[in-house]
Amino acid sequence: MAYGSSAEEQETSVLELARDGGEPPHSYVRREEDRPLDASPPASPIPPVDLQLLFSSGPSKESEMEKLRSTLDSWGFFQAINHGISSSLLEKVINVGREFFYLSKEERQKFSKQAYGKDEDGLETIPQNVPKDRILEWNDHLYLQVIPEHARKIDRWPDNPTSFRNILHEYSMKINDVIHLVLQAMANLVGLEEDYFVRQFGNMATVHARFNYYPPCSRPDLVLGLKSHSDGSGITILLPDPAVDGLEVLKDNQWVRVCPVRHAILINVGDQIEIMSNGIFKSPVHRAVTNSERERISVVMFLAAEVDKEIGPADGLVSAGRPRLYKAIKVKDYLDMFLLNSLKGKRSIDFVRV
Ligand SMILES: O=C(O)CCC(=O)C(=O)O
Ligand SMILES: [Fe+2]
Repeated sequence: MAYGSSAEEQETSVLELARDGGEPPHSYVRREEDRPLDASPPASPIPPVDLQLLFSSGPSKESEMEKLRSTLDSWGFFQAINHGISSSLLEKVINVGREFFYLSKEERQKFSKQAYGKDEDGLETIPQNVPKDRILEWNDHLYLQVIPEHARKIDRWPDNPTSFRNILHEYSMKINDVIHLVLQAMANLVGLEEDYFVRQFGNMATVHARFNYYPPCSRPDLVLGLKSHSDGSGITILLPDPAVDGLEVLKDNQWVRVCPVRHAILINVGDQIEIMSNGIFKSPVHRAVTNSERERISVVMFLAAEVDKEIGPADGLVSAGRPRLYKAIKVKDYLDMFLLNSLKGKRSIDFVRV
């Protein structure tokens, strides 16, 4: 079935396109070289890392730290277990996200960011003001700042389902604790003072939540839920759909499907930590694929440093043997550049290399 003009498409969310069930419109079809592979890439387990053990003592701590080091080295991702967030809260977060996308179009559109500026919070269905030749992604998403608390635009947070705001608040607070632990563990790994990264991100570090909703697609071989990218964040905490896989990581130049452990949360290095660590931690390239049968949800939290701060490689990680790999840059400038480069399918980290 054919879809209307691009003007009509601009008013239709991916969710509604999917309900029509036809072939995806031309504007979603990827170039041949970017399409998902026919054969499923090998599913490979990313080792789970026990967050509490990282802060214990003795040999179990050492071996867990070693596991974190080698997992980040080979994947840029790890799966955190024993993270202190109850499985019932994790389920609630996924469920309220799903229920929001199940609302009627009119209800959902109340939280649309369309009426606001480009980096305002809210629901994004079809991106506005994008170049005509840009290939679109098979997702609708809701983007909300959650930290610092006083910066929240609470009127953009859905009040339907009624528990949405409370659950997102509770989850954000828990994620903030996890972020601190992970930043401390990563500083320990590279021999920096334990609070080095926490201080670099600053008291006014931000966290944004992104609820990704990927409807089923009749031609998953032609589209991507999210195209290949690395995150412009410091670190990213990804809560995957417990029932449907779809995240792929580019590992040794091959796309590998990630199969999450139940109730684990996935954590990945973002560009800002790659810069601060002078490239010891690498921000992995990843994407999301769709499937023809089932919808998929993910709830992602992006930590970023205070916007007015300048970030650059830690002095302690620059030496004669390990020269400075990245220029210093203001966080705000990095994030602005990130938005523009993402539209062009380019990686921003490539623009700050020395
Ligand atoms: O849905 C996923 O698994 C990936 C999400 C992601 O990479 C993102 O939102 O940046
Ligand atoms: Fe991502």
